[in-house]
Amino acid sequence: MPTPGSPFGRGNPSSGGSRTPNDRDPSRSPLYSVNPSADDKSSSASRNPFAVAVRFVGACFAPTMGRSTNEIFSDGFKSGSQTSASGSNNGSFQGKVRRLSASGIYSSSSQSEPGGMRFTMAEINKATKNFSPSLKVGQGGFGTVYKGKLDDGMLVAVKRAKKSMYDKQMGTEFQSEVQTLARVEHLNLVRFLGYLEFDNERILVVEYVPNGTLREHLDCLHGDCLNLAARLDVAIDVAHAVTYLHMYADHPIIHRDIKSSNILLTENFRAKVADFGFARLGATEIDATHVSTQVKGTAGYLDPEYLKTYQLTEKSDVYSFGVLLVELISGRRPIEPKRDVKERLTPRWAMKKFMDGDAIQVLDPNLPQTPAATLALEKILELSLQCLAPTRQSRPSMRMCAEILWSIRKDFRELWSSDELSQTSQVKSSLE
Ligand SMILES: Nc1ncnc2c1ncn2[C@@H]1O[C@H](COP(=O)(O)OP(=O)(O)OP(=O)(O)O)[C@@H](O)[C@H]1O
Repeated sequence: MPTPGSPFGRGNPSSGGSRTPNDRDPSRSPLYSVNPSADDKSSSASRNPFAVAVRFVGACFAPTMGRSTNEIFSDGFKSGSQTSASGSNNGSFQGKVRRLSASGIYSSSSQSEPGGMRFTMAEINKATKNFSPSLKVGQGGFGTVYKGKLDDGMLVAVKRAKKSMYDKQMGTEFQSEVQTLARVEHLNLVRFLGYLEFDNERILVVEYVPNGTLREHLDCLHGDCLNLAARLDVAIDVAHAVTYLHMYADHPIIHRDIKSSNILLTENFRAKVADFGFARLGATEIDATHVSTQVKGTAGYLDPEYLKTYQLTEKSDVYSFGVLLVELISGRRPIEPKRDVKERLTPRWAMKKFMDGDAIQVLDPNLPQTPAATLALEKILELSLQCLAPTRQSRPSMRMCAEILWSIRKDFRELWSSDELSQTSQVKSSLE
């Protein structure tokens, strides 16, 4: 049983952690939870006219590795059926995904699915107390985010598009987000609940994730900083979510904006990947290996090959994930303009240190330098190096990243336990 301050708890060992493996929310068990109907041609997503409109006849991103998807993603936990939001207090989401009619007005799923609901402007106004500033939880490129409470007590995040975005571009962005969100469902993705187009309002309703962004936690804005075990869990959660997107049944979905401020944490410090505003369908035409598109994403996380060629593949997400891994282990932002010129581009600096055999310099000063941490650090940097390869062919798949991270986490836990044992026996013998 981990002691307070174990790497399995939150916070530095010295400051006392609060989370243990046994704290895992049982609802997390199926780490790879696909809506059973999501891949079914007769599913709600398929009946969604927006989803149908963008459905392509195309090549599947077929798993190429030996193990089955369920096997790969069971992660040692019992696989199960539909899950609710891990660690969030949103109540149950089961069966509550809303459908859109061809006119963009909700048609309730309540006739066919128990628990299905219908959003109206009145409901949204009530849920957010008329968009009360006291319920504002954030502001992003899309607009303002409010915390809302539906009549049944479910907490939701209401994303209200800024008025300046009611142009054609905004329409495209909005439709893109809706189309993508409506189709995907995974424990480590922020769940889409519905949307509303009413007069000049464009509103998305998504699962409320209560514990802030990963970036805030790396900045220690919520109390203790995340310890290394929690960071490894986050990395694995993100890898699962993005693998799910890349292996999505009909076509790969490329997130395009993987970054620490798009990763939200639950009360149990598990990660949910948010913000599909930039997501685009991946390559879908037979023989297609990439899609050409406008450059989108966030500085510091952008794949240089995508910047050069405008060709987007899943490997652009892998690159961004490599940047995220460096951020997780160093605590630094991808770009740190105030630092010495050699340290401004964090991934470049970290890779140089790693190649020079000086990886320890990269470890976040908020993390204790234990043998277990040092080993995990080196392995994480090695994986980052692969993800950050200049050419996409040399980068691993996101699925491979998840597998490597499992093994890093396993080794970390084992070594940490033996560190703990030897420290305990040293303390004992010094007391004797
Ligand atoms: N589902 C959610 N649950 C709880 N808080 C959320 C949720 N979605 C967003 N937020 C909060 O609102 C903030 C803004 O989110 P939003 O997705 O609009 O923009 P962003 O990702 O921060 O920026 P950008 O749009 O430039 O990518 C987030 O940083 C987070 O604090």
